[in-house]
Amino acid sequence: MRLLFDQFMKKCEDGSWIHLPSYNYTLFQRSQDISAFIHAYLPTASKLINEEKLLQAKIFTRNFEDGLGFEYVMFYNDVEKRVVCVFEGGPYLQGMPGCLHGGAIATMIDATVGTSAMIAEGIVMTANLNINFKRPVPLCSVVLINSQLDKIEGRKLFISCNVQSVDEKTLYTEATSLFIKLDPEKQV
Ligand SMILES: CCCCCCCCCCCCCCCCCC(=O)SCCNC(=O)CCNC(=O)[C@H](O)C(C)(C)COP(=O)(O)OP(=O)(O)OC[C@H]1O[C@@H](n2cnc3c(N)ncnc32)[C@H](O)[C@@H]1OP(=O)(O)O
Repeated sequence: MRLLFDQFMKKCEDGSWIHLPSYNYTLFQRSQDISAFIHAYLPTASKLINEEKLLQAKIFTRNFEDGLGFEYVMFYNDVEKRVVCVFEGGPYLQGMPGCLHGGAIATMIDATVGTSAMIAEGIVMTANLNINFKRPVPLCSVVLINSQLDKIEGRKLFISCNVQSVDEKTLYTEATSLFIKLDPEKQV
C-alpha cells in the first residue's frame, strides 16, 4: 500500500493528480454546523435525529483501529474526472472466510463514487448503486477502486466504478451509480 501511495504522490508532483485529504472527523467541526446542515438539506430527517447522539457521530469508514478495517487513500484527476482509491480491507471486514464482506466493498465503492460526485457538485446523496461482484476480494489485499464521472444531467450525476487488483489482472467488481445533488428547496 505504501508503494502505491508513493507512486500516486509522485503523480501529484506535476499537479495532474491531487491527494485528497483524509477526513477522520465529521465533515463539520462544530455541532452547530451539523445541525444547520441537516435542517437545511434534510428537514424531514432532522425531526427524527437525536441531537445529543449526533455529537458522537463519526465517519463510518474511519472507525476501526489502524489496519483492522477500512485502510484507504484517495487521489483525484480533474482533467479525467477520475477518483482512484487505494484500499486495503482489514481482518474485521471478513465476509466469507478469507474474503472481504460484500457490504464492505459496497461501502468503499459508495465512498469513492461519492467523493467523485461531491467534488463535481457539492452536496449529493446516493440514489442508486448497482454492483456486480465478479471475483471475491482476498481479505487484507490491496486493491484499486477506479471511479469515473460519466455524465451530469441537471441534478443527476452518473458515475461508474470498478475494483481491480493492483496488477490490473483481476477485475473484482464493477458498479454504476446515480447521485442526486440535494436541493435545499425540496423537503427530502
Ligand atoms: C479538491 C478537493 C475536494 C475534496 C473533497 C473531498 C470530499 C470528501 C467528502 C467525503 C465524501 C464521502 C462520500 C460518502 C458517500 C456516501 C453517500 C451516501 O451514502 S448517501 C446515503 C444513502 N442515500 C440516501 O439515503 C438517499 C435517500 N434518498 C433521497 O434522499 C432522495 O431520494 C434523493 C435526495 C436521492 C432524491 O430525492 P429528490 O431530491 O426529491 O429527487 P427527485 O425524486 O426529484 O429525483 C430527481 C431525479 O433523479 C431521479 N431519481 C431519483 N432517485 C432515483 C433512483 N433511485 N434511480 C433512478 N433515478 C432516480 C428522478 O427520477 C428524477 O429524475 P428526472 O425526473 O429529473 O429526470
